[in-house]
Amino acid sequence: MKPLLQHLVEITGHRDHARLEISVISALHQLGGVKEIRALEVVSIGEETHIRPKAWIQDGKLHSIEESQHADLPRLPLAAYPALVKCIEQRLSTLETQGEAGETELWLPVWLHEKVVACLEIRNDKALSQDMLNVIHGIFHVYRNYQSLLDYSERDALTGLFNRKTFDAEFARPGHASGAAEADPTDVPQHWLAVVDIDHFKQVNDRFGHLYGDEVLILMANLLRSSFRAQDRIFRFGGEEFVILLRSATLETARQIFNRFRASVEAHAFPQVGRVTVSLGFVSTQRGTAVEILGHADQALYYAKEHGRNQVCHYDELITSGQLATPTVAVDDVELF
Ligand SMILES: Nc1nc2c(ncn2[C@@H]2O[C@H](COP(=O)(O)OP(=O)(O)OP(=O)(O)O)[C@@H](O)[C@H]2O)c(=O)[nH]1
Repeated sequence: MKPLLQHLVEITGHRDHARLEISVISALHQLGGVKEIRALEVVSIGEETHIRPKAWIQDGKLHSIEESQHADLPRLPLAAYPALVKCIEQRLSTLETQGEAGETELWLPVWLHEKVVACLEIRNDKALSQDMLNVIHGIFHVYRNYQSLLDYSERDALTGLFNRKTFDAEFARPGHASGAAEADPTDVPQHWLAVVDIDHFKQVNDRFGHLYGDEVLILMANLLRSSFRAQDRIFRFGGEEFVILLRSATLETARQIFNRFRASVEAHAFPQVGRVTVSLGFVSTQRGTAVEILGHADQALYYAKEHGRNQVCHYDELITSGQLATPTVAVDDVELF
């Protein structure tokens, strides 16, 4: 059995959440001596909250879900976890309950920015001794503190969206933009990258001041969060530019989703500022390097800007119709990652 310190070194040595959770449940299983343990993710989209398992230990075996598979996993509504509902309603940091078969259940919700973002569920045949509880709570606190540090480094302070550093780490990761063989772009679900830019944002700052400009950015982030699914990823790229990675959609669905977002921004009444619009360029992530994909989405965005703004443009369509010339920018000239 590994000593406690070695477990702590492992837990705090990870830079991604999936491996962090695996280390934590392995440590709890070994040091706490519990029978079964699960790391659950709490996903909120708009008013709905769902629960998805990310990693678990059952019958001594570790199981984990890679992020890519994770999107396709069935998720249960929060109501299927009454103990977790109780934790959220009563703002509890821990709850011990009895399972249907009389086993002890321990629920450890992870609170971040006033919301529960994850939960550890621990089951044991016998009641947990005080020694076991001390070890479990100690490791859980290290996990919670470390997770909030990780979260802080991954997100943009103003909007809470993922930051550009996280985008670079995830999107430039081998296998994400694979340069795979061409797929039929019309009816095969694939992943899409969109770059969104607020139209005439400088005027918002100039007319209403930076504080109102910041509020528009925060409200825009909320509209983005409520317009996309949990498996999609949204980043603030800097200034008034955002990047969306839309997973597994056909061209027509992607276009509809992006247009629905554009329309919801147009329809939103921003306090004091009033009407704000966005332009969006998008492209499949199926072909090309990460730099090329981002460059193509950017070109489509700038086409949208130059041709009236408040619109969604698809890079391949602009190329096929001759509205956009095939890019001549040398990849070496673009410093993106
Ligand atoms: N309030 C606020 N403004 C920001 C922030 N980051 C960048 N900006 C401002 O965003 C504005 C971007 O302006 P431009 O790049 O000229 O573009 P634009 O006015 O949106 O015009 P188009 O993109 O051509 O439609 C600049 O005035 C920046 O100062 C921020 O965090 N908060």
